Amino acid sequence: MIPKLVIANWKMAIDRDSVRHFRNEWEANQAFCEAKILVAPPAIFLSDLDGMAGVALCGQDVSANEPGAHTGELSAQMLNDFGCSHGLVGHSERRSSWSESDALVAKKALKLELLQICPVICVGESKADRESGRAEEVVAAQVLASCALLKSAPVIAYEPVWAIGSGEAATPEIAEAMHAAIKATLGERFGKPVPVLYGGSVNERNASQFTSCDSIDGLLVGGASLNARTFLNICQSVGS
Ligand SMILES: O=C(CO)COP(=O)(O)O
Repeated sequence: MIPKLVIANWKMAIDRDSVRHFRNEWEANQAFCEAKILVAPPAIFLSDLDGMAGVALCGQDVSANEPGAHTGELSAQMLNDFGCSHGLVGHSERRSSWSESDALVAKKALKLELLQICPVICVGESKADRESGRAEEVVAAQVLASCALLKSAPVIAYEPVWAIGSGEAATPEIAEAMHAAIKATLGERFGKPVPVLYGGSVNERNASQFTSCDSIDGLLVGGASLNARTFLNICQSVGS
């Protein structure tokens, strides 16, 4: 059985002292857990977590450009240099703040794939989509367009936009239905099932409700991952 995957997305919500505190707390309390664990720090702190016990590194975004004169961008080669095994692309905060199209997300995912970094493609519907009954249609279109250039299976992270940072997580029933729809949309395109994570107001109280569902292959955690003990509790609830 493939271990469930749990990713900590620290966004731009942490400073160097907090990274060091997290690392000390994590390594002092890290106990066995069944999940595969990734941490996605702001790029500037990737080196602070190099070799941290029990976790692998994940990028938060990547440039669709080749290395060169692109000020402020982060190339797939740089993530590779830091040993990132995965990279987030298409997070809703980037789709909205930077008007990232599915076509741009697809190009970013390909940049990662070409360096054997597994793309974690973020998709999710707005409150308006959900209330108008279009959630599955909107997310299916995002999935197909964002995966259009890939030859190998990515990871998909289903994060309903209305659940991110709101404290209002989707119900496990909604998450299961969307995960099943995403897997049906991709079918046998990559020759094997694509892991689908849930994200959106995950915390140590609700985590196991999601990971106990067969169609939910792990979690993408924002705010609750900034504290080492909370995040460790979430990781240890997986598979239980
Ligand atoms: O955006 C998210 C993870 O990528 C979810 O954030 P929260 O867990 O803070 O809702």
